[in-house]
Amino acid sequence: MGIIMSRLFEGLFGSKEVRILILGLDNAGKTTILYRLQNESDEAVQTIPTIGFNVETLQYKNIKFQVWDLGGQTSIRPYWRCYYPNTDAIIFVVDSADTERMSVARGELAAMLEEEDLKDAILLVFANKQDQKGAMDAEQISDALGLPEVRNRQWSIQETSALKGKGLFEGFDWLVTCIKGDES
Ligand SMILES: Nc1nc2c(ncn2[C@@H]2O[C@H](COP(=O)(O)OP(=O)(O)OP(=O)(O)O)[C@@H](O)[C@H]2O)c(=O)[nH]1
Ligand SMILES: [Mg+2]
Repeated sequence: MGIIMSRLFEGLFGSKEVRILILGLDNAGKTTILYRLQNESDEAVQTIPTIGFNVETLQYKNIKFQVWDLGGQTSIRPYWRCYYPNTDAIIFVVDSADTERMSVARGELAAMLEEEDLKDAILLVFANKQDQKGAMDAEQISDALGLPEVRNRQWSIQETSALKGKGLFEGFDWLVTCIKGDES
């Protein structure tokens, strides 16, 4: 295809790849979410704790997303920052039933939001594992993480169950709205 035609196609269908990082404590459900997004069938997703990262490209509503899922164990969290440059959006995943570690999650999120490389990144929180007994709802998690105090950044929170495939695309709809809004 000639360069003019390919530019035209890019203009019509969008060529920009949106870089997304999925972060959060270990066992929050990040890898399950990544593979649920990629494969919409009801097939169960089997995961093992991530050491390092998984990366996949997804196409949703004419936008190409490059989605990075990083391991969340304490010892590997210091490596998250290596992935921060050029990130458009962070999806911060919490296990909504892991009430004991909500303050740890809050600390990690706060540290991340201080990072210069992430100052323009939008923030989507997935309140995951809503299917579990005792799960906190979006409002409780929002307060526990201190989201109302987040300044100078677009953010949203979405209740999800990666196990049941619930809420994930609703979250992506919000991302798409923000990204399209930023372009115009
Ligand atoms: N009940 C329930 N379990 C879930 C849900 N999402 C993930 N899980 C389970 O939680 C466990 C951890 O999921 P992972 O996706 O591996 O977690 P992770 O955040 O990638 O963990 P690390 O790679 O160690 O950072 C697995 O047993 C998943 O099946 C959910 O929405 N509900
Ligand atoms: Mg993982």
